[in-house]
Amino acid sequence: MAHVLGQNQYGKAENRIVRVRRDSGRHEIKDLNVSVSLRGAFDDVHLTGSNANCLPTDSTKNTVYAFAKQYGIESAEGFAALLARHFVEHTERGVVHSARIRVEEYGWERIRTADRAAEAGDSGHSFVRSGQEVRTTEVLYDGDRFRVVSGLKDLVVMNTTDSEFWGYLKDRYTTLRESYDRILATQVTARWAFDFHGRDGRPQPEWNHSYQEVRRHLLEAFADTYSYSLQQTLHAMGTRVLDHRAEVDEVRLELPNKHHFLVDLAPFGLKNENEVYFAADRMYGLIEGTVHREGVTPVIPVS
Ligand SMILES: O=c1[nH]c(=O)c2[nH]c(=O)[nH]c2[nH]1
Repeated sequence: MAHVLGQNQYGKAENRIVRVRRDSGRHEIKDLNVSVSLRGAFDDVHLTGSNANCLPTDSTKNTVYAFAKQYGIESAEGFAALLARHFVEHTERGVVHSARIRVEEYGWERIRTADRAAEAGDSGHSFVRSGQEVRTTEVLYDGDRFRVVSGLKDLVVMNTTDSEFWGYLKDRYTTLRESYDRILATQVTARWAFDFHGRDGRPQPEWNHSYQEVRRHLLEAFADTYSYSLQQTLHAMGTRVLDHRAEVDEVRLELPNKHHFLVDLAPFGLKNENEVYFAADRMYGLIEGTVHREGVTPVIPVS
């Protein structure tokens, strides 16, 4: 029986790149992990051993670094779009039909020191990695349209009250006690899709501002929602983003329920009044869902 070559893509993954802007004494840095995937006329490469249509992954890596020098990195999304367009439009004989660029971005803040506060307020060239979270984006360009899905991961949040969970289905295996005041903690993975295709003449969104605002709305919704389940909180977070950010069409959230179990202190003659918890790192409930505008077909893949 014949076998068929199915979907395939290739490119250099995880190009780690730090770009320093030294225009003034106040340096700016971007710290990225860029992965390139090319899709196109690569059947012969797989089937016959001919590499005539194969742009080496090494060249794709070099392009990432050269573009960082030539064009700078204003935003993860803008940089990814530039690369995607280049591979599709400028690879010889049009062998690349579409390009997918994934970027992870790691944040840095300036270090403030007492010495430097006297001069400029903070340091022009000393940085500390900020937070734990990672900014993400994925740009897909097919020669006609862009599809941009941005996001974040590893954003860890906790509410120490305003969370209940009760009234659920109970079967013969249910042992969970109903809770009227519990800790709600999660490690947010969020992705959001933009209403931007690059072909109706609209300028690209202000990616960095958009990111900061989406992040803010996710956090504010988490904090402001009196929660009866993590599912309800998920919906509130997605809705809050869509309500405030017109450029976003769809939000997908993956929220592990980082369980905090009250420790039984009775054996020690102590009463635990919601003060001492065991923070379990696994197993965890995993709550996932998409919130999107009516009439919009969701594009963020469910993994
Ligand atoms: O917010 C929650 N949603 C659930 O579906 C669930 N299931 C569970 O055991 N605890 C919780 N908490």
